[in-house]
Amino acid sequence: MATSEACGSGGNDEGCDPSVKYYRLEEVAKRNSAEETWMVIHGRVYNITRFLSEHPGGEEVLLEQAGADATESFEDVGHSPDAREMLKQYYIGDVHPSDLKPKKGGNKDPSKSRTSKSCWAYWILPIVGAILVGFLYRHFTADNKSS
Ligand code: HEM
Repeated sequence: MATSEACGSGGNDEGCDPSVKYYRLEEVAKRNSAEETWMVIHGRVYNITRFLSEHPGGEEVLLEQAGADATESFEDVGHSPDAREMLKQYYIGDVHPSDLKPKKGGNKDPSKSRTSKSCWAYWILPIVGAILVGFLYRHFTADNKSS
């Protein structure tokens, strides 16, 4: 019965809105029949059970996407602004941020900065080395001149 979750329970409070219900993708996936049809579009969860028979594009296409993320199919059709407006009446909540995270590429940034750090190391080491060699060279040539 408990289908929605508090956002914080996923261990990630980032972008959480206490007034929004969050659903895990596994919960959405269970609603994949004509008796109960949920789908995700742009990270939002819609209960479209009562819309199935009203859909101008037919019931079949909706059932094919039932319980899944239908963002791509929805966009591929090029739905009108009216169709987008209709979505609001079936909105029941958002996908839990923990389920969205890998898609957003949240893990990419740290690895990016790690890569750029190692780039710096590649730059700095040869420069410091060259400066040291220069000093040593001057030191030895100065010694030779004085003796
Ligand atoms: C709950 C989400 C959806 C709503 C509210 C919705 C609404 C509509 C509406 C109002 C139309 C009439 C044309 C327009 O105004 O754009 C339409 C057509 C159509 N929809 Fe959806 N739709 C939804 C999801 C989907 C999905 C997931 C598919 C995936 C395949 C789909 C496929 C189609 C097709 C094939 C047409 C017919 C287009 C045509 O004949 O030109 N729809 N839909």
